[in-house]
Amino acid sequence: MRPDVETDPGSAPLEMGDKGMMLQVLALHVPGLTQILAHVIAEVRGSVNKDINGAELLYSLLNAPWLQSLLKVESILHTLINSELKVRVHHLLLSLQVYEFPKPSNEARELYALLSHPHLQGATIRRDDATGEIYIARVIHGGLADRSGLLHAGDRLVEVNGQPVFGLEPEQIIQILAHSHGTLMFKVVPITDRPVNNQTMLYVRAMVDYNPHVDPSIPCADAGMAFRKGDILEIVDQSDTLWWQAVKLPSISACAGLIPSTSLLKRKQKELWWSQPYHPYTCVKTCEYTVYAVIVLYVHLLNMSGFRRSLRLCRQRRGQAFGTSQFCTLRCPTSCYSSLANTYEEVVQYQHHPEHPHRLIALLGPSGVGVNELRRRLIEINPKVYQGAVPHTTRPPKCHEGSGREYHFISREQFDTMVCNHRFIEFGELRGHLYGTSVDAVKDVLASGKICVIDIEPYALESVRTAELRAYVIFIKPPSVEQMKCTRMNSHIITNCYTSRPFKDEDFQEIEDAGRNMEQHYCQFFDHVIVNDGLQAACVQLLTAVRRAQAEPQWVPTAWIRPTGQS
Ligand SMILES: Nc1ncnc2c1ncn2[C@@H]1O[C@H](COP(=O)(O)OP(=O)(O)OP(=O)(O)O)[C@@H](O)[C@H]1O
Repeated sequence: MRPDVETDPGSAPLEMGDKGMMLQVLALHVPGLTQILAHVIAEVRGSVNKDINGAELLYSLLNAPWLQSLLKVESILHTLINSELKVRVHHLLLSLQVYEFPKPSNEARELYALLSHPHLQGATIRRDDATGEIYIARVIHGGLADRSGLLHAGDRLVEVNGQPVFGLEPEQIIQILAHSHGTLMFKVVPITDRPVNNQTMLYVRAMVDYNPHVDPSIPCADAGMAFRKGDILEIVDQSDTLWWQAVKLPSISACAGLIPSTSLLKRKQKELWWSQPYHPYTCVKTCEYTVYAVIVLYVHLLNMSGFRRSLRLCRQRRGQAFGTSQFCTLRCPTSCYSSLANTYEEVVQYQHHPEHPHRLIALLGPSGVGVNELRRRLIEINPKVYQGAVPHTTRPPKCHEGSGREYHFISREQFDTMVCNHRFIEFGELRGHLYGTSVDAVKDVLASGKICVIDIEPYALESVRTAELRAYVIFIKPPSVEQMKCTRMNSHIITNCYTSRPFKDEDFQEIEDAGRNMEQHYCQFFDHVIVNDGLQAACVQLLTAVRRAQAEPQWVPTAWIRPTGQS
């Protein structure tokens, strides 16, 4: 909080030019000095006029630029000292918050105290309130303390530089450390039963964002590690049920950071959920027949050259439905909703075996960004290697269409049965006919030894990220609106009325917004991102990514390789 006398020097009236500024700055620290100095200067100015000996010199001294500069420096220093104090008060408050939540079982308090100290980097201490003893709470994996091998969680700290620490507050121990120079001497009583670390390495993909600096429950924010959705984390220590230690991969630091454990993160999610205002929604596990009506499928016009028709949702309906629970109803009970509620997804490095079917390539992007254009071009490059999946439909075949070529033509009853058996990755209704891309159609392509390339809507992610299809998900990201205006000058957008027209500015804005939305909600599922700026360059990137997906090791869910129940 600022003192009452403080004024904003920048907004102060400068009737006296720079001298006015000088007086305002001084007023920050000493009330009334402004008036005194103004009075002195006025007096001196009067003396100058009266030609009193030395007055001119004094006047010029008081107005000298170096004096004003010094005053400014002093003012800045004063502000810095203030902010330093604020930081300390803030740290103290943070420390106090630690005592509130989560409440440690043994009423002990933990404070991250030693990380910043070069001699003991990477350890935290806690005070047992019942006994007043100070213990090493945890040793941060890969930190200096850990590498020294001298300190272990549970060791009792007796003295620091000959000063007994028994009964001291953690803050007081910080002060001892802060004021120590040179060699630091710790007297420690080692823990008798040192826990054996027999934990296996665990790798996870973060399904949520986490920022320790806005989490009041973390024992120490500075020891925490921030992560974003999709980051791969190596969990190096799970000995604490609430706070794990992890390293973000690829690792730039050997030192681990604290992250909430799965159970703690789930608890936080639940608390957050309960704190949200109630929104009645329709994500109930209704029979999937009832959801046909919510989707209108959009059959592409881009398959004139014999490519498989892709099923994209109608542009207008998609805008409304995206990110809402309507999508969730589609794939219940294995809807995207369950994945979104996850905290961490256990992953392993997977290298595609040449004798196994290829990984499915699933392209995802906002409508109009160019998902189908890229898919079409990729297949065109080498139709012997890349192929789409043949969709199913209940509409009657046209005279030039053959079953299993353009579509699998099936009855409505057959279609319904497939829906009930979860055989569709995506399905919907257009003008009274049902259309869908089935898992089997994808598997047929994969079984033929080709790489299957499909485009999907976000709700279908759950259906393709399976041990069966092992989808490699590529997000086709829109460039900026300005870039799209340049690159799409001669392109046409296909509307839901089977017509195409030149792009309008609002189309670009819509694509950009939808892309941002999609990325925000689903980026944790993206294996690769391609910005579709120049078509040629995007195509090359797609080709490279698709090859890399098959040829290089990738992080995939452990469940794909080691189904639940196996270890
Ligand atoms: N990088 C690009 N530069 C210029 N034109 C592009 C580019 N990418 C796509 N286009 C054009 O934009 C139009 C829309 O592309 P496309 O049909 O592939 O979109 P989409 O993402 O599949 O969306 P929808 O399914 O709604 O059609 C097409 O005319 C396509 O040729």
